[in-house]
Order: sequence, then structure tokens, then C-alpha cells
Amino acid sequence: MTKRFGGLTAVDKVDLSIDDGEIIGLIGPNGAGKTTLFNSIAGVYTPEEGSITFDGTELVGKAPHEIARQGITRTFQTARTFNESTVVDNVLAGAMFGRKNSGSLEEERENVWEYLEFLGLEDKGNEDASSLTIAHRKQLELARALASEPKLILVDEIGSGLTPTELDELSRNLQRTRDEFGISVFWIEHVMDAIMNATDRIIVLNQGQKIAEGSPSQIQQNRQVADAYLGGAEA
Ligand SMILES: Nc1ncnc2c1ncn2[C@@H]1O[C@H](COP(=O)(O)OP(=O)(O)OP(=O)(O)O)[C@@H](O)[C@H]1O
Repeated sequence: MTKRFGGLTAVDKVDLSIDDGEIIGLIGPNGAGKTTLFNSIAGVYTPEEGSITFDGTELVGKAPHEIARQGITRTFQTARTFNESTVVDNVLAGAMFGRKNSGSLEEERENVWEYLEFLGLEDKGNEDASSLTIAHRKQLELARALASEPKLILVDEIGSGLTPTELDELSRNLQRTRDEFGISVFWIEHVMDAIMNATDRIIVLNQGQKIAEGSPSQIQQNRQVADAYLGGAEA
């Protein structure tokens, strides 16, 4: 697909696929087009050219809420939790907008504790989201994403603002999400250690184009990737 902003081609004929249960890293220097690609998948932007299919359904032209109902959800670089609400109500919001919403608030409220437990947040369920640390807020975003029962989660930079130990825990939780729920993860990250350790495959963008794709070790040894980072902004 291709996405332009006026004369700037932010995503330039990028072609990729994600299999069931894969964790795919998306890296590239600042301005490479990573967030624009995510926004195009999520229906925030409409690509000028190309196609995005999910489980055989064309997504281009669908609204973000329709795409969410198909089973694609996302977490944001700066956690977008509802801070005036309790932790459990934040997760409930994910369930109500998700793929298999039963329509019953009470039923969903029971169900969502499962996700809090999965991410070790059950003790905090009745606290306001505003009282959580950054790391816990990011876990909460993941819990809310899981509660929508997605097939694919788009994760936009969970690493920023976390200590290495906190990031390790979140990376492990992304892997557990894949292992236990069979959910695919497409993950933008600037913290290289995390993405190298926790992904099955990495796609590299530079100036809107896909310049490399391969296993973490192949990407680490790729000359073009090293040049892209050295030639442009910091990683
Ligand atoms: N809404 C917009 N309007 C105009 N230009 C935009 C818009 N969004 C992004 N761009 C431009 O598109 C290019 C790709 O930006 P994008 O944010 O997708 O890159 P990125 O790889 O996510 O960068 P970063 O790592 O810094 O978040 C950049 O040149 C950016 O300035």
C-alpha cells in the first residue's frame, strides 16, 4: 500500500503479511512511516493505492470502529487510559467495543477480570487508572486490548518511559498473549534489545519503503539497515 500526505510519500508501496500467532517487529528511523502504516491498517488513514486485507476482507475504506470489530486493536505510545475511571472499567471499555461483545455490561464486567489476572493487575482493579505507574498503565492498555478479543494487536512503542525490567515484563506478556490466546502482534519499537529478543520476524522501513525483512539475527547483520540508522535520525 501507499499513503501520501500532499507531495510526501509516507508509506511507499509497502508489501507485507502477518501470519496467525506471529510477533512481527516494525522498526526504522524517525519519520520512516511506521505510525502511518499502523494508522492505515487501523482505518485512521485511507491509502491512496493498494489494498489491506484481513482474514480475506478488504479493510481500505472501512471506518476504525468497523476494523476494531473485525478483530484488530491497538495500544498507543502514550497509554490512552481513561484516568477518571477504575482499572476494571477501562478494561470493560475494551470488551464493549470488541469483537464478541455479549451486549451485557454485567456479564462483560465478570469476564474482564480474567485479563487483569493474566497481566497481574487484579489487585488494582478497583483503583482509578490515574493512580497506576506508567508501566502498569501500559499493562492496562494491553488488558483493554485483550478484552476486545482481537486476532491482531498493533502495539505502538511500549518501551518508552519504562525501565529495562518493566519492558522485559511487558515483552514477556506480549509473548504470553500470542502463546495463550493465539493473537498476532505487530509491534513498533525503538528499544532494539526488546524487539530483537521477543519477535519472530522484523520488518524495516526507511523513508516510507520496506528495506529489509527477516529474523532478528538477519536484521542485526543487515548492512542496509545499519546504514539507514547511521545515515538518518537516531534509533
Ligand atoms: N498527518 C500527517 N500529515 C502530514 N505528514 C505526515 C502526517 N503524519 C506523518 N507525516 C509525515 O509522514 C512521514 C512518516 O511519519 P510517521 O509518523 O509515519 O513515521 P514514524 O516511522 O512513525 O516515525 P517516528 O519513529 O518518529 O514515530 C514523516 O515525514 C511525517 O512527517
